[in-house]
Amino acid sequence: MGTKVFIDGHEGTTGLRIHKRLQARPDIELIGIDPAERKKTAAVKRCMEAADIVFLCLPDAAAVEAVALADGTNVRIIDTSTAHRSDPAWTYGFAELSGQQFEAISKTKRLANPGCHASGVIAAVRPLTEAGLMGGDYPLSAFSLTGYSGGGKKMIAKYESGEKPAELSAPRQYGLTQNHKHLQEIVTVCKLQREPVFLPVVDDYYSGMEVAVPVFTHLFGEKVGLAEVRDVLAAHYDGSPFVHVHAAGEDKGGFLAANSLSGYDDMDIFVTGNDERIVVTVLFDNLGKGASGAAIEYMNIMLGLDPATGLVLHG
Ligand SMILES: NC(=O)C1=CN([C@@H]2O[C@H](COP(=O)(O)OP(=O)(O)OC[C@H]3O[C@@H](n4cnc5c(N)ncnc54)[C@H](OP(=O)(O)O)[C@@H]3O)[C@@H](O)[C@H]2O)C=CC1
Ligand SMILES: CC(=O)N[C@@H](CCC(=O)OP(=O)(O)O)C(=O)O
Repeated sequence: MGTKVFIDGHEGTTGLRIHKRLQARPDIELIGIDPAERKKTAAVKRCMEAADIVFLCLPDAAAVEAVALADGTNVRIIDTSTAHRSDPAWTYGFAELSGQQFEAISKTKRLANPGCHASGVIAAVRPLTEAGLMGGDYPLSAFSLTGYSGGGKKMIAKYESGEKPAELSAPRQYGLTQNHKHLQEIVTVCKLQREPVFLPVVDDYYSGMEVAVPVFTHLFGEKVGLAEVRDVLAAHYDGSPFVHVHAAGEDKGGFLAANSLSGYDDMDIFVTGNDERIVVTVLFDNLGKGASGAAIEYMNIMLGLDPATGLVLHG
């Protein structure tokens, strides 16, 4: 008998990708819900009670309500929303942080999946703070490009409508008040003393992210250059099936494209620049390692399986 999985919000962008990846797996039994009942408390509760694992692919408020329905059950919840990422009662995803994090994910019943932009910043920064190169007081900034599927069904509909206004054909900066919802998890997980300056940009392509973190090496605690920074990142992710740190010159003829991992569940890191000024660039899919792919990776870890089971990796 397979693991019983219920995807609450399976008709949304994140839920659909999880469904697509899981429906092909003989070890997983997907619990269906009548489309007319999918927002009805009693029906959702019944599905949760029948499940071993529940993915929440809902807006924040709906995710909080859904968690309350699981009270008194033994179900394990993976929440893709922002609602529980800073809740100490929940385990934060991103298994690649450390062996300890992997272990915590394997045991938890309440897992908060990382935010898509946050996944890129954390992948670039956390190994540098952990190695003592970047102090907690480092004046961090990050630039993050995302495809429009990052905004869910409503944003997809706007970008794909025949009457698209002209500005949707250009990159659009947002988060203009410096209050983006991913800042808190970035500060906590990267062990920073203050929030970074964060520049998210949504552009006219379906999916894929390019998170670029500028680094001044003269602000580091010790004298290091480009090669050492790359070595720290490469050592941190050594052996990971999901995070690949590229060697010098492995970019595409001097370009890095934000949609290059669209459709894949893993992540590429490039370290470019010179010994004084470096950019750590992280490429992945907002629906892959930024959401649905990561959520399935953590389910696999919970089930004691190879973390890459059923996922699509390019590297
Ligand atoms: N898109 C992305 O790249 C990423 C998304 N996320 C997170 O994933 C979650 C889902 O986002 P996304 O898939 O993009 O959003 P979508 O808007 O595409 O999908 C959300 C789905 O939830 C459904 N829904 C809303 N309220 C309820 C409810 N009370 N009960 C049951 N279903 C409900 C919606 O129904 P209806 O179809 O009727 O609108 C919709 O199908 C969000 O919390 C988001 O922050 C995280 C990382 C990346
Ligand atoms: C283009 C766009 O709007 N993207 C969303 C990020 C996707 C998302 O819903 O964020 P979580 O990863 O926190 O769930 C945003 O920046 O708010």
